[in-house]
Amino acid sequence: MEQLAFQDVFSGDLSQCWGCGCHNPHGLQIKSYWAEEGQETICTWQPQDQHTAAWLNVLSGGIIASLIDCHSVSTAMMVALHDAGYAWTSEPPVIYITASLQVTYLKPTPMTSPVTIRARVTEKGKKKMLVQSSLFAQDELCARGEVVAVRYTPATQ
Ligand SMILES: CCCCCCCC/C=C\CCCCCCCC(=O)SCCNC(=O)CCNC(=O)[C@H](O)C(C)(C)COP(=O)(O)OP(=O)(O)OC[C@H]1O[C@@H](n2cnc3c(N)ncnc32)[C@H](O)[C@@H]1OP(=O)(O)O
Repeated sequence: MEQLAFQDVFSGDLSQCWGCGCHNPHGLQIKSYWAEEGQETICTWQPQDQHTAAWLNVLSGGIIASLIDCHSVSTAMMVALHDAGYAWTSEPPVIYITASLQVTYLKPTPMTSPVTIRARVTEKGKKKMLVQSSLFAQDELCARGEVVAVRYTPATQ
């Protein structure tokens, strides 16, 4: 049986996110999984021609930022759910959003093979988490990310 990705269970608004919503047909539809339960996550994603940064075999920096953003915030949410002992459900009781996103582009990222992002939460506060990530292509480290994800309470709640 195929493994379920974090994003596969989100429904409603969460499933419409441009970077990771499984029901947004125009989006990147990334898929994140545990590499090590509760600790490290992994996302593998194949660029398409339209994601180019002008040079045909160089991935757009904006797309790289979106991949890191969505994989990192999904990681923060899943770590928070894991730590609190919540079941993994379609309407998670804990939502995190991006407060800040920093990307360091180390080398051009080729598009001919999948990119892989590994992330882990390196600092946990009451309302925020720091998520650090590394993006690899063809086994080379091409970018690093740092995301501050903050627990979000919709005004309607
Ligand atoms: C309204 C948006 C709704 C979107 C819902 C999306 C849900 C998706 C969820 C799941 C799907 C999977 C994943 C998706 C991935 C994609 C996610 C995105 O692209 S989200 C869109 C882009 N981000 C925004 O539009 C945020 C706009 N900013 C805000 O709403 C606020 O500024 C917010 C919530 C980030 C913080 O405001 P406060 O009032 O709730 O929080 P305070 O109490 O001020 O801070 C809490 C802690 O966070 C730190 N903090 C806040 N902002 C920080 C920053 N920029 N850098 C560092 N720390 C920050 C503070 O210092 C504080 O830390 P101390 O607890 O005291 O240690």
